[in-house]
Formats: sequence, structure tokens, C-alpha cells
Amino acid sequence: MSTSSLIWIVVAVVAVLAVALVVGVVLARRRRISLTDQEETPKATGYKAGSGITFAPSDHPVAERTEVDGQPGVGDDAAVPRDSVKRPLVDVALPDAVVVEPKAPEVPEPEVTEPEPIEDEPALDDIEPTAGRLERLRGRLSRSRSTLGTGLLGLLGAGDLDEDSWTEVEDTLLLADLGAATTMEIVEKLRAEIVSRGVRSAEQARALLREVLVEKLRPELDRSVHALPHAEGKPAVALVVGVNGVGKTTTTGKLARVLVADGRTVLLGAADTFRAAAADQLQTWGARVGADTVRGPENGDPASVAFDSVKRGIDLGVDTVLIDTAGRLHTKTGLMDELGKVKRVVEKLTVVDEVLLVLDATTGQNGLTQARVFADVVAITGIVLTKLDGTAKGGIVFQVQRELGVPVKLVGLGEGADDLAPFEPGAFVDALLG
Ligand SMILES: Nc1nc2c(ncn2[C@@H]2O[C@H](COP(=O)(O)OP(=O)(O)OP(=O)(O)O)[C@@H](O)[C@H]2O)c(=O)[nH]1
Repeated sequence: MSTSSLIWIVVAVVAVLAVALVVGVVLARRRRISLTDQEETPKATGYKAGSGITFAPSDHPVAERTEVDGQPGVGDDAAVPRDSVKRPLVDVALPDAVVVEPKAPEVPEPEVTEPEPIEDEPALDDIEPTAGRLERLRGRLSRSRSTLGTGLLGLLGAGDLDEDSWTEVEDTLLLADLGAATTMEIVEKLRAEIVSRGVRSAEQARALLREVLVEKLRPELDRSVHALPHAEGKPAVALVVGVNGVGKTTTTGKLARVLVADGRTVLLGAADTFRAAAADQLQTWGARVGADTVRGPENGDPASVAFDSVKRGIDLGVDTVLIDTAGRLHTKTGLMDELGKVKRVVEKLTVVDEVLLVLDATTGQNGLTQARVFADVVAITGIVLTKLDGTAKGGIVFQVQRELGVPVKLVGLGEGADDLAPFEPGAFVDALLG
């Protein structure tokens, strides 16, 4: 074959390949799905609400469900085919509505009972001074101390801590009910400070732990109980609120006892009209400490008893009116609304200086749930944490304060008349660490 024939053959092959390539490209373009249109579809824009929150359409819009039986299908939001048989509309017979007319309770005049001296009760002179009560009642915190204090000091004082030891520190704090957020912060701080300060001995570890725990309890908060009379002579008014059985009546009695011991005149209001025994119990406390008790009829209007108590307190010129309210189930909206009413009614006469929320330390997380609901209904000004003597979870103090942003002002450390102590972060932590 000559050179020129070879050239012609090569040229012919190249020409055929070029034509095949052009045809292939054209066909491939035709088949390609263009996404341009979809990409150019303008997206719905978000907007910023007055609160500063940016709202935007969801990334996963909920498609219209086409199922006919109202039941979830396989997978999330599974739908049945459009052509499935649809359920027809059916008439359902509804029962006749029953209208119950509310019965207006007859509200007789509230009674005021003079205190009767009780022979075998301690005399007023026997009231223990309140200063340093928390230190003296250190023994009562023994259960919390053995979980929290002893456990932590054992771990931290042992020298170099490995990851397992830090996990144990974390677990100890969580077990004592300090809550996840506070626990993390405390562990972080301890880890950093142990290194930066070169903590070596058990004493140094104790001092550091004390400092970190006290700081978390926010010692700067005002923990004074606002129970002293106003300049114009009107009494201070304190409402004691909380759910059943947490220790409201006991706390009201103990607080009255402290005030009377300080030379104050106190009037008690038994606004727990749901339980006659509760009013009796308060009255007994009144008799013990030398304070009158205003009570209303059983099942009467608690707000009316609260109003009468404050009115009488103003008329008598007492220093403090302490109102014990009914234990409310925080889940019952009606009862909670009533608590709001008690406060509003009293405010027609004077300001409410304190709303003390009593929480039972042994109930842990449940106490926190209660606290949130009460805080929604009335502005809580202080917390009384009772039964700290009976719990290993003294760490709840940290969580309650953090959650509500309201100081723990008093702690109940027993059933005795003088087992109420002012809450002092330093003394409390010392009692915990032993
Ligand atoms: N161990 C211990 N028991 C306490 C403390 N405070 C109150 N209690 C006891 O808890 C129980 C309930 O106390 P109450 O004062 O009746 O509680 P409450 O909140 O008024 O209850 P209701 O009237 O039902 O709403 C009583 O047996 C008290 O003695 C405390 O600090 N420690």
C-alpha cells in the first residue's frame, strides 16, 4: 500500500470518529435533566420578629397526608396512595351537655382566736437564738455530707486525678442532685484550678472545693426575709406557698416563733380553708409562740381569709402578718389561679413583701417542677427548703436557685420548733464538707 492511500484511510477514520462524537454529544445534551429552573426558584424568605428570633420556612415542609384511616403508616408520615377508598363523613351522637350551676358558698365572718397557753410547750424564753443555727445543726446534714462532702474530698484529696476519677466526681455531684449544668461548671472549674494552683494536699483540695461550691451558691444574693413593718406603720405581709405536705404550716409557725423571739408582734392567717386540720395546726403554732390566728369557715374563700387577716393586722398594728396558704396541686389550674387571687386581694390593702415558696428537699426534680409552676403564678421572692435533714441530696439547693434565680432564704432541718435556719452559703458548704 502506498503512503498516499494510507494517509487517505487515516483521514477517513478520523472523519468518522469526529461525526460519531458530535452526534453523541447532541444526544446526551437532550437527555440531560436541567436543574436550572428549580435552582432559580426564589426561596421564601425568613423574617426577624420583634423578639429578635429569625423565623424561616421549615426545611422539611409537612406534605399533605393522604391516608384515610387516621393511623400512622409505615415510616414517618407515610401516606397511602391517592386512589385509596376515602372514609366517608359520619354523624356521631353527642351526649347532652350537663350544666352545673356553681353554688355560692356561704361565708360567715372569720373568727379570730386568742392564743391559749399550752402547758407542755416550750416557753417563749426557750427559743434558741437564730444566729449560727446552721452551724449548730451541722449534724442534721449528715446524709448529704456522706454522699457529697466525704465522696468529693476523698476523690480530690487523692492526688493526681485521671479521667475515671473526674467521672466519679461528676457522678457524685449528679447523685447529690446538683443538676447537669452546675455539675459541668463545677468540674470544669475544679479541673482548671487544680492545675493552675498546683493543688497537692488534701487541705488545698478542700479549700478549693469550698471556694467553688460557695461561689456557685451566689453568696451576694439578698437572703433577708422581708418581714419587718413599713415606715408608715403597716405590717409586713408574707405569703407562704407550696404543695401539700412540704412543710408550709410548720415553716410559718417556726418563722413566727423567730419573729416573736426578736420582739415582733405577729398575726397568723389560716388561708388553707380546704383542710380544717391545717387551720388547727397553725392555730396551735400561734398558741405556742403567742400570736393570734385569723381563720375562716371550712371551704370558705381563701382570699377572703387572707384579706381579713391583713385588715386585722393593720387595725391591730402588728409588725408582721404571715399567711399560710392551702397546699396546691401545681397541676390543678383552678387552685393555682386562686393563689394568684389571694395575692391580688391582699394587695388591695398593702404590698405583699415576701412570697416564700416552700419546697421539700427530699422530692428532688419534682420539687423543681413545682417551683416552675408556682413561679408562673406568683412572683416568688424566696425559697424555703425543708427536710434537708432527711435527704442525701442537699445539692438540690444549687439547682433550685439556678432554676428560679431566687435565693434560698431559709432551710428546715427538722420537725422541732427551732429547726429553721437562715441559709448561709459558706456555713452550708462547711456543713456539707464536714
Ligand atoms: N424532717 C423534717 N420534717 C419536716 C420539716 N418541715 C416540716 N416537716 C414535717 O413535714 C410534715 C408536713 O408539714 P406541714 O407543715 O403540715 O406541711 P404543709 O405544707 O403545711 O401541708 P398541708 O397543710 O397538707 O398543705 C410534718 O410532719 C412536719 O413535721 C423539716 O424541715 N424536716
